Amino acid sequence: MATMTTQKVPFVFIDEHEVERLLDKRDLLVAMETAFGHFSEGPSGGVVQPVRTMVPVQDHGGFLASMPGYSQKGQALATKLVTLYPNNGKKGLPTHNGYVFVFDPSTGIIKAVVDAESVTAIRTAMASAVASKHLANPKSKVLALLGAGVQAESHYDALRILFDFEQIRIWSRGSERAEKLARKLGPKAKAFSSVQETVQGADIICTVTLATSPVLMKDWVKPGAHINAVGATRPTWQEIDPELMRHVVLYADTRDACNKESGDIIISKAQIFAEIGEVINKTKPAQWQETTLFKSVGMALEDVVATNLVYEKFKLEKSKM
Ligand SMILES: NC(=O)C1=CN([C@@H]2O[C@H](COP(=O)(O)OP(=O)(O)OC[C@H]3O[C@@H](n4cnc5c(N)ncnc54)[C@H](O)[C@@H]3O)[C@@H](O)[C@H]2O)C=CC1
Ligand SMILES: O=C(O)C1=NCCCC1
Repeated sequence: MATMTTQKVPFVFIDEHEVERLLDKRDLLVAMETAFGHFSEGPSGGVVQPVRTMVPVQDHGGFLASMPGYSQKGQALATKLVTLYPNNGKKGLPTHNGYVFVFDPSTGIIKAVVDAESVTAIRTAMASAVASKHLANPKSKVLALLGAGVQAESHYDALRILFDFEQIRIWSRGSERAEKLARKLGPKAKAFSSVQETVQGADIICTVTLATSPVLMKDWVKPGAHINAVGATRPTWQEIDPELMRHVVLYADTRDACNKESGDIIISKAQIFAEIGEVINKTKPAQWQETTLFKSVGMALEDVVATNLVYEKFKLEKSKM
């Protein structure tokens, strides 16, 4: 065996509480906006992110996703392994589980293993916040959340950084969960029993469900509203009425992944107008006065950016000890 000249430093483990403490949401908003711009720049942006591999675990109704990504400009390299088991909800277990493995891009040596549940919750909502910043009316007052799970709460937390909401309306398939979340979010939040009532007149609508058929219908949406469509990340799953998909100005996190994975896009045959990164780069307009929809299926780059911030903050704190 060849002799090593230097000792390999052991990686650190960062759990969900540490992620929540270390990850500054405003820093993440800025870093993610920059990264989306780099992604949509093409090769000069220095982002390497293949469309993820999804392994179906058919007999248990689950999926294992492998999501590697590299940002040359951000000098950040990571890969997330995450499972999606929709039936876990009924067993009282989290529906998304996994870890992000963070590497030193200059040596390829692993630096950290970071809880993926918390990272996924925060970074997905922040991606929707970046989209809403560009595509929603800046004076948006009414937020509608369809779904009352992890992403519903993190979307409220992220969007409230940018918007001064007067009402937060929540619908969930079992009304108990919506009522519980409404109590947690405070006096401006209210649970509703029908989707139509929840979204009527809403300025920003987030679909954050595990639905596999449409829950949000075209005629219920106010003209000029902005929709963040976050669930339905498999080619046969839908959350959005196909007529609504064809009616909106459609933006995506990534064209390639959405055209491969989003049932809402594949089934409706709706055409993506722009990636959110193209709006940030000003190569495509933000048509925020129209009814807009941001389709996100999730990008490895979001995990790369978020875990890089977490690790840098962790290192800074350690250096001061
Ligand atoms: N685009 C992205 O980057 C990401 C998307 N997701 C997706 O976002 C969605 C929400 O995720 P979480 O909040 O973490 O899940 P969760 O399990 O915490 O909450 C799911 C919510 O959907 C509701 N629901 C379950 N089955 C339903 C059905 N058939 N119809 C209507 N509602 C139903 C549940 O009652 C609950 O309110 C999921 O589809 C998830 O896969 C999750 C992570 C990243
Ligand atoms: O981007 C992610 O992370 C996920 N997207 C779809 C569902 C599994 C997690």
